[in-house]
Amino acid sequence: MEEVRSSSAWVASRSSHVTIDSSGLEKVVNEINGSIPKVEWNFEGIHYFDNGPLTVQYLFVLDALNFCFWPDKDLSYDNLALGLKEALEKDNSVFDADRLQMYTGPELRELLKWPRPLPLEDERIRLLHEVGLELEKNFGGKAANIVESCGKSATTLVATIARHFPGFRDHSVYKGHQVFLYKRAQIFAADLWGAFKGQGYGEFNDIASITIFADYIVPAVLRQLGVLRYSAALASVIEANNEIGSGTEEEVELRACSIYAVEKMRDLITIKSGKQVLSVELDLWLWSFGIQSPSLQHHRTLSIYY
Ligand SMILES: Nc1nc2c(c(CN[C@H]3C=C[C@H](O)[C@@H]3O)cn2[C@@H]2O[C@H](COP(=O)(O)O)[C@@H](O)[C@H]2O)c(=O)[nH]1
Repeated sequence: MEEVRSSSAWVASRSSHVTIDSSGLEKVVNEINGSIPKVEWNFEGIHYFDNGPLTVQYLFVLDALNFCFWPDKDLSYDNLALGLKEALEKDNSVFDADRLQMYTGPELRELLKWPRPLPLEDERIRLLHEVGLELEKNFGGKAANIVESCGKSATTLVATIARHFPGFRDHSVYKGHQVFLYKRAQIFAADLWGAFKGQGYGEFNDIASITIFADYIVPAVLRQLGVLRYSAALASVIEANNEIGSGTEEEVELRACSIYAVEKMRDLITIKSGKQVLSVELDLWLWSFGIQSPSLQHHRTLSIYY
């Protein structure tokens, strides 16, 4: 994930709407004091798990749809994870590649027991079809075969997914430069690692290469912790709940500076404590903290990537 790291650093060194406060960052690192508060993957108890390939299929479908919940104030990631879990428990063929290619909006809603159209529902359906078709064409219908083809490398997994599934190509152009963020592809690798506890389908020799997953929760948490600072103009857009366009400088800075700030935190933790920590662990701690703070105001961008 060198390109995620280096392109985020490039943005952070030129950003104006979002800046990293190094003393705020150092303060957080001092408070952590070498040990990140431990958060269990699936601390919410909402994910399907059977220790086999069907779990991989479930996680891939989940992460294909893991974006943009905020336009419906009652909808959250939990509704998606739990809804897909219950659908799979009722019928273990719901995520077969041929069926993924057939879903309609109302059918997806019914699967999730969601009473009204989902945000970006047409895009969600298009992405489900894309996943089904490409799985069928190149991976024998099984997401587990993608993972098996990657030789226990999370980096290879992210690159393979980005190559085969256009919907996962989470990138932007900032001041003329291509910036790679790969939120959903990276979170899929992290979800496998978390669910399978680093074994079997979750064994990756390079899990340390994954960065955080630049969504709309982590930047807001980093700001609350005093690690990120926003310009007055950006702060007022977010406080007024106004939308920020996808691909704008503001949006790219929010995401890329979050990645870069957490990489800096990670380096500083190692320097101060001698301990190696993973961005995945930092992410889960920051994210779980964020979703448990209902007053946290986050930026609003209509996006299929996060
Ligand atoms: N950085 C980061 N972002 C994450 C997740 C997860 C879920 N990960 C699961 C894996 C293990 C745990 O047990 C979690 O259950 C979702 N999101 C993002 O949050 C937003 C949803 O917010 P809200 O609308 O409030 O539900 C949306 O952009 C979604 O894509 C994460 O882990 N890290």
